[in-house]
Amino acid sequence: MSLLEREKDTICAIATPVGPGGIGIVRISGADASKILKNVFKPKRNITDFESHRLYYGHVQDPHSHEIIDECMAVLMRAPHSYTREDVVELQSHSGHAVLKRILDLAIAQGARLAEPGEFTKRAFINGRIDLAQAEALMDLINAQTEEERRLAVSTLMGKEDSETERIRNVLLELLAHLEVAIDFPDEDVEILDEGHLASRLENDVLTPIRQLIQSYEQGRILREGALVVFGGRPNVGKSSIFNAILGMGRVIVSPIPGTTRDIIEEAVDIEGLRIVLVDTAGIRAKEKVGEDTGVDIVEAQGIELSLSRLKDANLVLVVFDLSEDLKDEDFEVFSYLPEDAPFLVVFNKADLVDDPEGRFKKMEEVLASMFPSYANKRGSILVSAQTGLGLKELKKALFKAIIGEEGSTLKRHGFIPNLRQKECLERAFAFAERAKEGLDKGRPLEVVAMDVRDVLRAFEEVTGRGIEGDLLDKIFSNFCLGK
Ligand SMILES: Nc1nc2c(c(=O)[nH]1)N(C=O)[C@@H](CNc1ccc(C(=O)N[C@@H](CCC(=O)O)C(=O)O)cc1)CN2
Ligand SMILES: Nc1nc2c(ncn2[C@@H]2O[C@H](COP(=O)(O)OP(=O)(O)OP(=O)(O)O)[C@@H](O)[C@H]2O)c(=O)[nH]1
Ligand SMILES: [Mg+2]
Repeated sequence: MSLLEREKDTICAIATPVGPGGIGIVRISGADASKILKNVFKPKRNITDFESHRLYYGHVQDPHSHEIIDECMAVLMRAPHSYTREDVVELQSHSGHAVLKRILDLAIAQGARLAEPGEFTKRAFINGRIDLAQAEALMDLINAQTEEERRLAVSTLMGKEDSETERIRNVLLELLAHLEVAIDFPDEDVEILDEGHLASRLENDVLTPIRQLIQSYEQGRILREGALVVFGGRPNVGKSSIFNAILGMGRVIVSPIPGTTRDIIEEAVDIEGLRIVLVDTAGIRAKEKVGEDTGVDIVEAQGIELSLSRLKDANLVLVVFDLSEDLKDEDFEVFSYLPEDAPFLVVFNKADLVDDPEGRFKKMEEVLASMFPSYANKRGSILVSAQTGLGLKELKKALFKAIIGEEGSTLKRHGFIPNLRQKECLERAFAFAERAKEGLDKGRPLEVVAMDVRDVLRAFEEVTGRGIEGDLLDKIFSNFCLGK
């Protein structure tokens, strides 16, 4: 069967998650949807036809055996006012698997076929209700676990009309029009922008906003996938205790023996709506001390190696110090393993053991600032006690700030934040735009510049899926869940 024919099939799927629940929905989309509804659903009240967008009470019944499958609510949404822009039927039954499976089988017996993952949404795209970036945002929305992830996805989903991408695309079309007029009517007295103007529009209205979108990718990635926050510090300062305190449970073993944590332990937490993966590590001790003769065993040495490799991936390193003891060389060992500009946050723990914690805290900060010039202009450190819970709230706030930045959520500045696929399209568009601008600056023939601008447009349109090929579409939509 050809691809096009498959696109005309009426499709069906269970749209709700598997497992017992209150209500389950079988969704049907396509030209046969209303016929299937009439054949398998018997409304309680006598009606001549189903009105669009109206919920009916009745029973799902096998048209051949007349067996009643379940008590049900049903709705028909006529094209084009539906999710897919085709006729859509939803049968809402009790949500046992056996019930939903029987209803699905009835729809298939009536000529529908099982939808592929993401196929309803693919139709919404093909029929022009949403663009590709929105379809991808939908997938993110389904997978969103925290408030920030949800907000990021929903803002892309909703912002079709006045979106940043649409604005850039319009500029490109306008520039292209100017170029073509200049090429086709070189001698006529039509008002066109000169090369200098075209170049500055390319710089200000294409290159700059595309550059910003590419830069926002990294923050978007943190919002989507979560930030990796790795504990660092010498043994016994209370890394595992703070890890447990943030999680709100006794997840890892804590003991007064230095070198308690041997393995890497990761747990995800939701902090202020941001997904954060916390990584507890083995305390870092000077390498030369790790050897049989110092009693630091091979297991611990391996733990330290693992910790070091995780530290390099961190979006943020939480460096823990013990406020109740004087700073020692081992406290600073971790810094020698961090990349030059690695973001870190300093935490002074065990405040409960000290008489004047605030005073001592200030003094320790002074010491740090004098040792590390780069520390002096850091946002500051945090005073906590894993034991009493002092400063934990502030620590969580500081974590969020250190990862997302002072301005708060990225969403306040951008409506649209690219995912990896979109970022790669943007990078290609950017390279072509740079070439077009260079062409204008160097006075290359306008035909050549116009070709470059057309390349920009083509790369750029792949972000929203305007000029995208079939197999890539299949790949993108197959990441969806069944019934979506
Ligand atoms: N029962 C149910 N709930 C659901 C969905 C669904 O498909 N079914 N959705 C599925 O994701 C989401 C809502 N999204 C939707 C988006 C557009 C349309 C739709 O019919 N749009 C028409 C206009 C409808 C009208 O005019 O009344 C359109 O844009 O043409 C429906 C659902 C979440 N809740
Ligand atoms: N009084 C007090 N004791 C603490 C505090 N935090 C941790 N401790 C104690 O300090 C000791 C070491 O704590 P851990 O959390 O195991 O320290 P760690 O940094 O994970 O140590 P390693 O895994 O060996 O690197 C334990 O006896 C804890 O009970 C605190 O805030 N106050
Ligand atoms: Mg530990």
